[in-house]
Amino acid sequence: MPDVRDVSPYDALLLLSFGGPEGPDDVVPFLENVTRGRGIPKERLKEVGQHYFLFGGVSPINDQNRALLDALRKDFADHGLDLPVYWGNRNWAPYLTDTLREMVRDGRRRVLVLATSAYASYSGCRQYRENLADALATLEAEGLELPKVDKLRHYFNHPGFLEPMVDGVLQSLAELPEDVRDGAHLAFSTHSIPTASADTSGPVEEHGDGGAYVKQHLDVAQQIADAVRERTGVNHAWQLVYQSRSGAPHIPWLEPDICDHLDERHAAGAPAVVIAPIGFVSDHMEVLYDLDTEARARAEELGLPMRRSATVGADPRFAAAVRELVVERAATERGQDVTPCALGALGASHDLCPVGCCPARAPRPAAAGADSTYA
Ligand SMILES: CC1=C(CCC(=O)O)c2cc3nc(cc4[nH]c(cc5[nH]c(cc1n2)c(C)c5CCC(=O)O)c(CCC(=O)O)c4C)C(CCC(=O)O)=C3C
Ligand SMILES: [Fe+2]
Repeated sequence: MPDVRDVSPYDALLLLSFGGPEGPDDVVPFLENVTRGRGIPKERLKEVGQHYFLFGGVSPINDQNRALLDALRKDFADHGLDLPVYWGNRNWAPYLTDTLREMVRDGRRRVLVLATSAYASYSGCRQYRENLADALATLEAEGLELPKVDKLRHYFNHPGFLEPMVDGVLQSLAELPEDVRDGAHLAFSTHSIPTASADTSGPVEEHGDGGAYVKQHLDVAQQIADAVRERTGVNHAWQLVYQSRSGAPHIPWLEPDICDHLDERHAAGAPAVVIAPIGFVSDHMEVLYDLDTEARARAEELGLPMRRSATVGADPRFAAAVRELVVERAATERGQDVTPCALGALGASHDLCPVGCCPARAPRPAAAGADSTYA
């Protein structure tokens, strides 16, 4: 067991997130940032803009990240960890490049990155690494001395990520009317991605066969369903489903969609559904709109009792998990023997993304991986 306070060689943690608009004027420029060069139909963009406008142009993601920052700083202070925590985003202020520049100016030399995405995939992992490479390139061009940047491994199967979600599902079940509770179906929901991306997610050995993205989600769903059965004595039927599809209709994305799934479950006689958004670390717009607004409306239309369970957010158990991941990785970097903490069937994910992990359609430089152009 590594020293539980020693974070050397690291001198900073960077919370790296997606970013989101903070008011109506931010929505269109935010969407332009997100979709630059990604070939998303105009119709879809207009529609997604409406989702944001429905909530005053404010994404919940920034406040969620502020709460997570507070939780991390509190947990680190309570446990004697001397590690400053910074925050930067891919698509909105505070921008990653600005934060990284501030970190360099503060003298940070070894940066560990926590991305607010728990699973493998191009969108959830490599794209963040590409943005890190872009930020480093900008700082290099400004003549700054570059820090070494590492990224924490995928944490989907860490107990501090799973346990809050188990509690969330139990809570949602408890809120359902008693006569439909035991028959409730569990719909574990995550972001749909193109099947071509899903098939090449994770290390090359895992490509094909659905890839790491689907496998990791199935592992999480299974573990939550098992834990719920242990706690309630009821074996709830469950399925992994998808939401928030974008892209052109002729390109295959992971299915079934959550709303089609509600139709199908209703037709099959399910008396109630709990939707557990396991693909999201906190309440993103996808949770507020696609689940709490759209899927809820569908369930109401069907007369199907439905609850949406909580995301992990700033749960203190998640903050503690991040501390454990940091301490573990620091010990590994110091050359110590570490047994990484992970539950479920898949084991702990790799620390360093190997070459060919979650490839992009068009190859671009990516930091914090075996194929990184930065030391
Ligand atoms: C796997 C995945 C995650 C989870 C991992 C992670 O968290 O990173 C995620 C997160 C998020 N996605 C977000 C927002 C958007 N994603 C879009 C588009 C896309 N997402 C994709 C995938 C994912 N996305 C994909 C394959 C596309 C198609 C375009 C492309 O190939 O890149 C678009 C464009 C419009 C649309 O078509 O929806 C928007 C506005 C927000 C912010 C929400 C908020 O404001 O709270 C968050 C957290
Ligand atoms: Fe997205």
